[in-house]
Amino acid sequence: MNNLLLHKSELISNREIIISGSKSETNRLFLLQALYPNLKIENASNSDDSEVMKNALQAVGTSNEINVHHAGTAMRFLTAYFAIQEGAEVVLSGSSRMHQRPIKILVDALKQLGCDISYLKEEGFPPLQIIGRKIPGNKVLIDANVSSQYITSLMLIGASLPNGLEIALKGTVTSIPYIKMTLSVLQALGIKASFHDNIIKIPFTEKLTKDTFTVESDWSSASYFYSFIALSKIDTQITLGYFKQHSLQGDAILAEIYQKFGVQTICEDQKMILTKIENPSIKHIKLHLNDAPDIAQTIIVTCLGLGVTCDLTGLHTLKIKETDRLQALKNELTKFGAKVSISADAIQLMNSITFQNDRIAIETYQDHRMAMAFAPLVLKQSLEIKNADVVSKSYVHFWNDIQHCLKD
Ligand SMILES: O=C(O)C1=C[C@@H](OP(=O)(O)O)[C@@H](O)[C@H](O)C1
Ligand SMILES: C=C(OP(=O)(O)O)C(=O)O
Repeated sequence: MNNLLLHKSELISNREIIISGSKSETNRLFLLQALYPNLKIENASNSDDSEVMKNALQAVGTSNEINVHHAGTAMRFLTAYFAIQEGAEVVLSGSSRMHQRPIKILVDALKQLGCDISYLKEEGFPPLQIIGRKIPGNKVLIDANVSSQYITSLMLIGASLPNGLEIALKGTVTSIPYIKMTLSVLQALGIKASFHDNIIKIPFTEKLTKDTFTVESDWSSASYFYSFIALSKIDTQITLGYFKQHSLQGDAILAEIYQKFGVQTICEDQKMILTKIENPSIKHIKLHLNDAPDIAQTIIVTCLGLGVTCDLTGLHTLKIKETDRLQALKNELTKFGAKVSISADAIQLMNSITFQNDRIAIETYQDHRMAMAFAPLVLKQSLEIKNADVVSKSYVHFWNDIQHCLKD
């Protein structure tokens, strides 16, 4: 993997970037397409995680060893998918980090429904041995406070089960917008799914009534451009495509959050024009990000760049993502002289710093978002991004797009 040297630079105003489709929407749709082959998907994500998902679904019947590498959505969504494929015998594995990311809650839920899944190494973690079968159950109770991906996984198979599926959520529900995204995708295709009072109901659906879905571009990827604009001079502008008026992605909350950092968002013809209109008047910001965990890294780095202290809460899921993101953030922010405190579910940036002339090396911990979140600091200081091609997990052309926007 390459290390990338980035010299301190400035953003060129008025560039346009087309961001690839949302990986979250795409991976839901790939699975639904395997269950309903008439479904056509437009603007699918070209991310590694989506490629992994597509290849795994195409491998059915030809290979019974499937490795999803770092893709959490693929690991979780495919577990339910293979469990209901009669005759399938699959070993589902991933990277060494994937084998540390818990999956017991989903496996237990699928077992309640009658699925045959066993652990090949440590109990509660991948790799899994899955023997697909027809499942009799249609009601399941699941803990909802660890990962919404377990719930989405069940929702995605629900409509193809002979008696549909009723999912009761227990505990505080985490990452809710991702559950709502799944619900909206199902509904948009004509599946009459509902979600009220922590009960999700998905009726058996033989045929989709709508068979084309256009994926919106990825809002989590857009977050890095919000950060670049926030750290730029007044009047700097960038245009991002293709975005919808009513997004299914919870990370669309970025437009509101970055207004506080002086970034204006204007939507025109499926494009968003981001403009730095003022320097933020706030000196401190407190945000509860349980609904948008993937943008926490972007936001705290923006805060460091702007000299705004922050208190970000609702982040207990960050410890079980591509890396322990709270610890990784603390390690890297500290290199700039930041004082950072972390707890089980929160991170605090307690001081503002002065950027220096030397170059700082950023470790990325096999986490695409560590690499991308720190990139905007190149407007303040030269950086070396370690293992920079880690970004392809969600954003294959990230560095090309960034070079296109930076002065030489
Ligand atoms: O369903 C999805 O597409 C996702 C759900 C979230 O995970 P958790 O529910 O585990 O927080 C998010 O962090 C991840 O990047 C994508
Ligand atoms: C957490 C993420 O992905 P996943 O859980 O699907 O690996 C992410 O993309 O930030």
